[in-house]
Amino acid sequence: MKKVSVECKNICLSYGNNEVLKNINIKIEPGEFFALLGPSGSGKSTLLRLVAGFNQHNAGQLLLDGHDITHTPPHKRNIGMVFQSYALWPHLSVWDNVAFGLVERKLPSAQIREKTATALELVGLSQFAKRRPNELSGGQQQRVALARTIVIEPQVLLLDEPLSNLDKKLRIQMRRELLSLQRRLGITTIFVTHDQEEAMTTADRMAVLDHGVVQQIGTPTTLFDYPVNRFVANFVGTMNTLEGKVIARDTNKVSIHVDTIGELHIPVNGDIPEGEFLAASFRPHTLQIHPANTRQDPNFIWLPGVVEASEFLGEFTRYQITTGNTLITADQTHFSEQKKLQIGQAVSLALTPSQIRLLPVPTTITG
Ligand SMILES: Nc1ncnc2c1ncn2[C@@H]1O[C@H](COP(=O)(O)OP(=O)(O)OP(=O)(O)O)[C@@H](O)[C@H]1O
Repeated sequence: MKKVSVECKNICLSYGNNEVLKNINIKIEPGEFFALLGPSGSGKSTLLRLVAGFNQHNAGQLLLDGHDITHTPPHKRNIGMVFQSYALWPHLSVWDNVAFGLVERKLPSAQIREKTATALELVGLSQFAKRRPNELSGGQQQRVALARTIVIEPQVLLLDEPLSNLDKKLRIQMRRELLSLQRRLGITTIFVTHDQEEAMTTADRMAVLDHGVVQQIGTPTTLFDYPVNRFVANFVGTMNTLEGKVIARDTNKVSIHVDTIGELHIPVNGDIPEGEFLAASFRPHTLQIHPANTRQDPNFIWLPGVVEASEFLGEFTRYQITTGNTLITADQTHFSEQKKLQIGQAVSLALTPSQIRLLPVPTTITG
């Protein structure tokens, strides 16, 4: 099976006055596992359904393998979609559910038998062929839905929150199975989810959407380590921010004045004008928490803090710490009981300058 690309070029879609997709530009490479990530209502499902042909865009082009399929009806697109609800036929056996698409396409019965058996084997359900969907667990039903889609050998697989009906443990198991199946088939896959962990653990690359606008496209590590704005930063994890004004800059560093804290000197590559307001941003795991009287290593940026709250999360403890007039989050692993920080305790926070990102301070949009 030839691996194909899927490309959205300047795609816009509105429902009445509601602009749901705004100038979407995404190129999904052949064989890629691509996630569309975003909060509820951001337009993920609308975009997926548009690729399937169930929604029509008002402007732009949709290309499959370089060919414009904007006007190709869904059944001629050779694209398979797995829905959140699975949409299995309750009165048909697992075998008949999976064979359904092949029967509809009037394939010779020997081929139907062979392809159905192969698809069931791929998802590990051969021994359940005679059962009805209501005699299966949620995870097994999900596998039937997958088998039913891949049996028709689509060039593109679309998955709309396929794991959201499963409990957490099963969801983790199923996402591993899904990824391994996708790798074996090498099929270009677009996966919609609002769960950042699901997207980060499965996707080769992903796009983060907000209000119908693509905020950033990249690998999970790029989005985590180099988010372009606070929305992306907070959607793929937790980000601390200290807002300040650029008061000086030289070739490879800027000085930012943060109210109630003072000056921070941060390494940068790009061009940042003096006078600009920026948010010095850093992830909770990049901070080190030390006793208040620690000798300060000049390779770090030091901030004084007071512990406000702590949460024990098993693998680490998450502290809320006030520095200046800002509450920040710091994670500490492997803390023994004696070393556990007390509420109200004064601490020194060590920040690694290279792990600080400078992000735009959002402007208030009116009207
Ligand atoms: N058929 C429709 N008619 C009118 N508005 C619609 C229709 N379908 C979706 N919308 C609107 O389009 C926007 C995007 O919806 P969409 O279902 O694509 O979001 P989503 O990111 O998939 O959200 P969720 O995670 O909740 O499924 C929402 O504001 C929704 O109300």
